[in-house]
This record gives sequence, C-alpha cells and structure tokens, in this order.
Amino acid sequence: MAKIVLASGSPRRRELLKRIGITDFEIRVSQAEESYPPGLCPAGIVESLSRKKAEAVPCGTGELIIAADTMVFLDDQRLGKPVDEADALRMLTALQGRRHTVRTGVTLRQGDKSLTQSEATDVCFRSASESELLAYIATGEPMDKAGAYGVQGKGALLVERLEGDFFNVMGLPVLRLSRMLEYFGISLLS
Ligand SMILES: Cc1cn([C@H]2C[C@H](O)[C@@H](COP(=O)(O)OP(=O)(O)OP(=O)(O)O)O2)c(=O)[nH]c1=O
Repeated sequence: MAKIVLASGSPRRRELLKRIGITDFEIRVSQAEESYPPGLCPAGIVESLSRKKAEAVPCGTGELIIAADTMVFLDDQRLGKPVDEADALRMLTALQGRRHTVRTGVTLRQGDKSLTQSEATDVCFRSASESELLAYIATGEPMDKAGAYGVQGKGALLVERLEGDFFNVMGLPVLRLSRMLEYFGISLLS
C-alpha cells in the first residue's frame, strides 16, 4: 500500500482518517495561499483550493497525498475561518435561522495521477440570541473553523437539521474519500 501523506494541519482531518482505519500516515502541512481563479462555482472553489494544497507539498515515489478544503456557502456569501471574534459574530448572525451548504473539496495525488472531487452537506441553524452567540464565541471553538462553528462540538447546539455527510462538515467526507482511494487501488473495507 502507498504511504499516505495528509497535507493538512487540521486535527479534525487527522482524527477522521484514524477513525476510518488509516492510522499510519505522515502529516505534511501545506502552506498554499488560499486563493483561486475568479468565476468559479462553489464546488469549483473548494476543489481548486484542495488541488492547490495537494500540489504545494512534495510527493515522493510511492506516496499518496490527501488534501482538503472546507468552506461554508450562504446564498452567494463564502464563509471561511473568522479573522477575529467580531467576524465570528458576523458569520454566526448571518447563519442563524437559515439553511447553508458546507462544501469540502478533496484532492488525492500520487505521481502524475491526481483526482479531485467535492461533497456538499446542507445544514439548518436554529435562531439563536446574540447573548447565546457571544457565549459560544467565548468558548474559542469557532476561531479555526469555516463558518465560525464546529458541528462536532458545542456548535451542535446551534444546528437544527443536517442533510448529507456529517463528516464532510467536520472537514473530510469519509465515504467519498474511501471511493476516491479505490481509484488508487486502496480499499478500506477488505
Ligand atoms: C463548518 C465546520 C468546519 N470545521 C473545520 C474543518 C476545517 O479544519 C476548517 C476549515 O478550514 P480549512 O482551510 O479547510 O482547513 P484547515 O486550515 O483547518 O487545515 P489545512 O488547510 O491545513 O488543511 O473548519 C469544523 O471542524 N467543523 C465544522 O462544523
């Protein structure tokens, strides 16, 4: 089996890889600048960013790189990670009582073979008061997460409904990833 390299500093992606049985992998954090060409559709944006992250790390012989990028889309707004607490409050206020889509682009790369796909999950937030949102921001949880919430943590208390892959919201669509790995000859359930 190829040596797996996770091109991500995200502790959630590390944890999810382990949960699906990929326990032996190296982390090589990509320093790719998070920019993309104009005119891309939402899926195109996260796919382009994941490709960029995968291409920004060295890939040795026999190594398989996994890179991902997660973003929240609310109508035509793109919500990445908040820059500060005021930005987190702005994002959470915009999301409350509404449905949004979380998209994760994933790129797998080995030698000159590369595959990029993305997954979408719809999430509905309940209406929350400003004091609840401020209390949530004070936990610090929103600050390193797209859309300023973590569905796997206290952020779950803001989520009314979710349609699609839960793990996609956490940063790695594990079912899609397993299918992409099959293209590289790796089967996780055999
Ligand atoms: C919406 C949401 C996002 N997130 C996280 C997943 C991602 O780690 C992060 C989005 O940022 P990304 O830029 O996708 O990833 P990252 O900066 O954490 O790591 P790297 O670029 O090195 O791969 O938000 C959650 O953990 N829970 C959630 O509910």
